[in-house]
Amino acid sequence: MNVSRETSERLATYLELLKKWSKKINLVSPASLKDARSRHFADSIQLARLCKESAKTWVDLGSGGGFPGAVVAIVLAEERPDLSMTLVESDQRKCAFLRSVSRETSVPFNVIAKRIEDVAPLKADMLSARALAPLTDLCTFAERHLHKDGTALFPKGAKWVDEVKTAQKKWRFSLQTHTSETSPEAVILEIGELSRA
Ligand SMILES: C[S@@+](CC[C@H](N)C(=O)[O-])C[C@H]1O[C@@H](n2cnc3c(N)ncnc32)[C@H](O)[C@@H]1O
Repeated sequence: MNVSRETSERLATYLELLKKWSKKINLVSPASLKDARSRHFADSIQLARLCKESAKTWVDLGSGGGFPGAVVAIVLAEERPDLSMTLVESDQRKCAFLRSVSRETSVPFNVIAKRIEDVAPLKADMLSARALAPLTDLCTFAERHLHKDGTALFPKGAKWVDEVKTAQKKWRFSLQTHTSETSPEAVILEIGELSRA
């Protein structure tokens, strides 16, 4: 995705903060920190492209070091100033980091420092979660926080077909798959019309 100079500078600020805070808290696996640009940032930017034009709210669950939610907020800040981003993360120190990213990049997003299950339903138009839980459990979270007409985006690895089959025993949903640009075996699952089977 081509990004403006301002967005590129904001992402660079984010990367510097990620490296600095990673000396004290575990935001991404230490091995992946040196490839953060090509892995965590690139992975997250792909999701920004899938944002629906009509969406006004996006909720990212289990954001950790901000992937994908904080990156999506930064990448869409200029072209989608109407989009409100909320990150839900139970680890207080990670939330302090996420708030510092928002402050230092001047990109507003909400950070809710609670467990997903304890947050009142957010009725999100877009919902995302990366490396958080199996698809069946993500559907439970989406049932709580996704608007009935909303769209969920879940990046998944090579075993995504098995995860979908397992989830379909309990859930009904529309499904579109997008091949990941960062790994040929990985996909982004685009899920809508979620209900219990
Ligand atoms: C493996 S990390 C993934 C972080 C990030 N999404 C990424 O892709 O790098 C999972 C994160 O979800 C958070 N988490 C796990 N269960 C949670 C829950 N029930 N409510 C809120 N956050 C949760 C953890 O604290 C952790 O930061």
